Amino acid sequence: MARTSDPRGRPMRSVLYIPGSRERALQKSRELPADAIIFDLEDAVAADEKDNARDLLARVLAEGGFGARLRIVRINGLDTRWGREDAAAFAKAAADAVLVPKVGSPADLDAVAELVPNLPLWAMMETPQGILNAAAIAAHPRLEGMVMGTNDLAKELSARVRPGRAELLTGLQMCLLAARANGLAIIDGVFNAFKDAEGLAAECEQGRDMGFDGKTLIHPAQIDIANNAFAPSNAEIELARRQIAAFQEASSAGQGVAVVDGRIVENLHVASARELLARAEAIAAAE
Ligand SMILES: CC(C)(COP(=O)(O)OP(=O)(O)OC[C@H]1O[C@@H](n2cnc3c(N)ncnc32)[C@H](O)[C@@H]1OP(=O)(O)O)[C@@H](O)C(=O)NCCC(=O)NCCSC(=O)C[C@H](O)C(=O)O
Ligand SMILES: [Mg+2]
Repeated sequence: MARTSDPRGRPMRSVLYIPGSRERALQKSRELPADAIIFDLEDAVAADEKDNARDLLARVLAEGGFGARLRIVRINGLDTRWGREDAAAFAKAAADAVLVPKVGSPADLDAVAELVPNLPLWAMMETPQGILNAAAIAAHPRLEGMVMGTNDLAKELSARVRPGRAELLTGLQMCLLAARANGLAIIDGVFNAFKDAEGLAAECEQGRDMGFDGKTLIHPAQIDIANNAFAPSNAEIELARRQIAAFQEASSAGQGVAVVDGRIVENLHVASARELLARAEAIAAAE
């Protein structure tokens, strides 16, 4: 059963990238039903637009109006000519977190943490070195979340990604283990074919089964699909309620195990059931 909230209890089913250079998309994003937005200054912005995008994004964030959506700014790497200026510009911005691209080791986070002293950091997990160092990166004291960069990872691996993503599963699992061991949120990578609703739904289902909190998205048409896939279904909610009731009844009778639909229900299943109901409530409250 996947968690669908960040460590602060907010749903994180749908996390939409918006290029920081696209003013109309930025302005309209206040009305989109995404749980979180990644305002991108990195790969979605062309080199000659970087400075304008930084100014535009700072203005849009200052205007506010994003409600409960988590506002995450993806800066350029500090090894580029824009990274330091990005970090300085958003260190005190009306944002909830700064997302650091291509994190290879905790030292990459230390460098940004120094420039951005007051905001939580998130890490893009998208290089072989980063994946191999996932446990150390996840333990960084300023880190609150990880985002899988499956496009860059596939590129770095020289992988040909096919439905089912067998080529990427080891990397995805290593980051999931690292994030869960450290209580971080973790969001799955993007699905590039933004007009293929069926393909996206299948990949969301896979990510949810694996344990991701949600999916990063590149187009508004993908939001409802991710919101639906990463929310507990009515059947799951109903089962969770029956499990809790059955276990309470068994406990009152002095038994440590109940049986629901032919399956055992123990303390740990009740804990999962309670967590699922809490997530469903958090989603209902956010909507
Ligand atoms: C993919 C796109 C280039 C498609 O854009 P477009 O052709 O404009 O699409 P539509 O005409 O269908 O758009 C319809 C309306 O929706 C708005 N729109 C489009 N995309 C977004 C968006 N991402 N956020 C908000 N709003 C959006 C359009 O403005 C239209 O509105 P209107 O004008 O009122 O009709 C485009 O979707 C796009 O640029 N997507 C984001 C691409 C991106 O961010 N890429 C970088 C992140 S992926 C990545 O790098 C992950 C990681 O690092 C890795 O390595 O894997
Ligand atoms: Mg990338």
